[in-house]
Amino acid sequence: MSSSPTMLYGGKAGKRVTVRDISAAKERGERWPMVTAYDAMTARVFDEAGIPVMLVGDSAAMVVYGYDSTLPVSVDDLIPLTAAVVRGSSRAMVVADLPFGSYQSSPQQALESAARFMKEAGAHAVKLEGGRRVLPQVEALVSAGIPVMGHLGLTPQSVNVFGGYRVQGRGQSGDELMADAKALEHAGAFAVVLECVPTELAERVTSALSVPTIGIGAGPACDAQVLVWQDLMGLTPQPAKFVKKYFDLATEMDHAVRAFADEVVSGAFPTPEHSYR
Ligand SMILES: Nc1nc(=O)c2c([nH]1)NC[C@@H]1CN(c3ccc(C(=O)N[C@@H](CCC(=O)O)C(=O)O)cc3)CN21
Ligand SMILES: CC(C)C(=O)C(=O)O
Ligand SMILES: [Mg+2]
Repeated sequence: MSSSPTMLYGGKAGKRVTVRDISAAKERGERWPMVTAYDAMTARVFDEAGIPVMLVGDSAAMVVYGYDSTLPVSVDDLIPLTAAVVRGSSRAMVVADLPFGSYQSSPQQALESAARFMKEAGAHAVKLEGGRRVLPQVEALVSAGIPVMGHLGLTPQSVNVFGGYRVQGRGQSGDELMADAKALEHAGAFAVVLECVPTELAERVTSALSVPTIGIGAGPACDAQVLVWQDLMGLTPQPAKFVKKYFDLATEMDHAVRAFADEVVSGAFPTPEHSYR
């Protein structure tokens, strides 16, 4: 289906998407896309394409900073990226991912970190990982007027507990995930990311919640889908099974930079067309 001005995806420009627009989309049964963004120029492209929500993910640790997990990045690392995404967009809601160690110790710590993303970067909402174990944090943020996105299933900040990036919520643990999802909704979360969970569980959670589920490796029943932009564009060398590659950016960039390099070496670039007199 193509977008229309009433839809969350592709809706009217100039005015930022709000949490009310997102809950209205769930009531209409409308699916919508979310992508990550980490800089102003990519944010502008996605904003102009009508992407309603952009996530400045702590996946920046891996795709921007080159670490092999999300654990090393700090609030100080992510604030400049978040500010750039806000400056590069005019319609999308910009969600800041709270990094490992910036919210776990107390509701006070969560509020201090979230407030920095709102005040210093202009973020419109924050995301944090976990269910019942972070409920006091979710409640403190919601009480302070900060929209909170939850994240359940494969929560990458717990990779060392999981022993790798593995599907979560199979068998008995599916009931635990359902309880976490309901607890997040009850605490006031406006949406919940479900990462790497079985299709059937995501379907049950999506039906049980009145706030949208955002799937990544969680099957087709979710209200929304999110991908890391470098994954969907084909820049990531070994993407997960849940990634669909919509472009081959690595190959296209390889060809372009080799063409530039060859023309520099041969003297074919620059010509008078790209020179001054
Ligand atoms: N570029 C990128 N994309 C992501 O989606 C992403 C990040 N980075 N960094 C943070 C986390 C890590 N993520 C990952 C990373 C690997 C798998 C993965 O390889 N999963 C296995 C599933 C194994 C199983 O069956 O349990 C796979 O083969 O897809 C999943 C999620 C998702 N997030
Ligand atoms: C993949 C999404 C959900 C995320 O948390 C991130 O990019 O950090
Ligand atoms: Mg994340």
